[in-house]
Amino acid sequence: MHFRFRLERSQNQKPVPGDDRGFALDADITVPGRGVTVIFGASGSGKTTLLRCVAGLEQPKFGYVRVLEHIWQDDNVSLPAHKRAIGYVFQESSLFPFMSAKANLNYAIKRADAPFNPEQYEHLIDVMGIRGVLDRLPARLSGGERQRVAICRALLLQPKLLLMDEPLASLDTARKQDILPYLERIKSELNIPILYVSHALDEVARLADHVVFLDNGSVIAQGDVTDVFSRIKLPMNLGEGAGVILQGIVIEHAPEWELMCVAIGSIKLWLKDSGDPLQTKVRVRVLARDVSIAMGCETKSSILNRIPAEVTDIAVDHDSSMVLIQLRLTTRDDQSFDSTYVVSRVTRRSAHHLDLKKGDCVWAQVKSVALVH
Ligand SMILES: Nc1ncnc2c1ncn2[C@@H]1O[C@H](COP(=O)(O)OP(=O)(O)OP(=O)(O)O)[C@@H](O)[C@H]1O
Repeated sequence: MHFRFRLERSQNQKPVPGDDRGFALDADITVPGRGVTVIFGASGSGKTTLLRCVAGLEQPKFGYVRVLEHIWQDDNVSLPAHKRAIGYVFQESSLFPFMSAKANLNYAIKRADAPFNPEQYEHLIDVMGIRGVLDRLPARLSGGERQRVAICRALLLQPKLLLMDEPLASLDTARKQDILPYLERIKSELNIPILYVSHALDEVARLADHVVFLDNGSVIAQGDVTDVFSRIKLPMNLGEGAGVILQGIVIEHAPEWELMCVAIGSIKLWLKDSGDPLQTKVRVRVLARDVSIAMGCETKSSILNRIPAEVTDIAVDHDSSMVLIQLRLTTRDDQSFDSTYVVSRVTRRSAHHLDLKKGDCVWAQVKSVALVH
């Protein structure tokens, strides 16, 4: 998929009186037409504006939209919003309040371009886990249920692309955790690309296959989630959230220690046992603050994961007392370099003390690995 937009908002269009900054969106984004692409950025960076451009709800000065093989906008054509095959899910569910959940779904079925597919309907209701609430009015649904019905409604339009604008923002932490597995099921069971706006790193870690970082209307990084989070010179301050997101498979359980081993390529990481069976695909997040560096591995240590690594890059953090160090992990067996990276965040003083330089061979000590999927 390819999106390119240039849009300018003058000062007098600002919705907030007294806010005298203009806003310009200048974005050129190419992402695969599958999986979840998370548009990540601070408040006001232009995430919603970008989605609205894709949906045809904004009139940019320049716009190009290609979704799979369909051109929705270029120099010659600009399909109106209702002709773009999208499903749109907003922060607050936009269900019709006077209609039951089921009637809301039926409304989408009538509006869909493609013929009604009863099997798909039943499947979607199961995927979203809403069979038991279909007769209720939206006011009698929980926030999470309302959003699940809204997502189901968007999917019943049989869109080519699903746009989700912070769909969990109005839910509390517990409800968010309830709904995330449903989003994962959409991802794994339905073959539909999703553009997902978020400013929450935990959602990115859990859902994103690709990420686009927006800052003040500009794209400052884009690409595969593992690749982008292993970069240490991002102009965006991720603070305590800096760290990598890795994908691996469960290869061993150590029940006596309640631990399991996850293989990421040829790298093995031990973490708390989640009970997932062998060969399950999992995602793990290794935060930079949980990775320290040692020059040798002679001394005994409480650290579970100590992996030989090469220093591949060093950058001063946004907090200038700290540095970020990119480490390429090597396998224990043959010491050959693997393409798995982690990031370590240590004080500038420690880096100076260890005299760290690019190319140094060190030990990455990973104190904690979190399972996110
Ligand atoms: N309807 C509008 N008219 C004029 N300016 C707008 C309008 N909506 C948003 N803006 C401005 O455009 C800029 C980008 O806003 P946008 O809503 O796209 O950001 P965002 O990244 O989605 O923010 P948030 O995370 O807070 O929702 C901001 O400066 C905002 O004030």
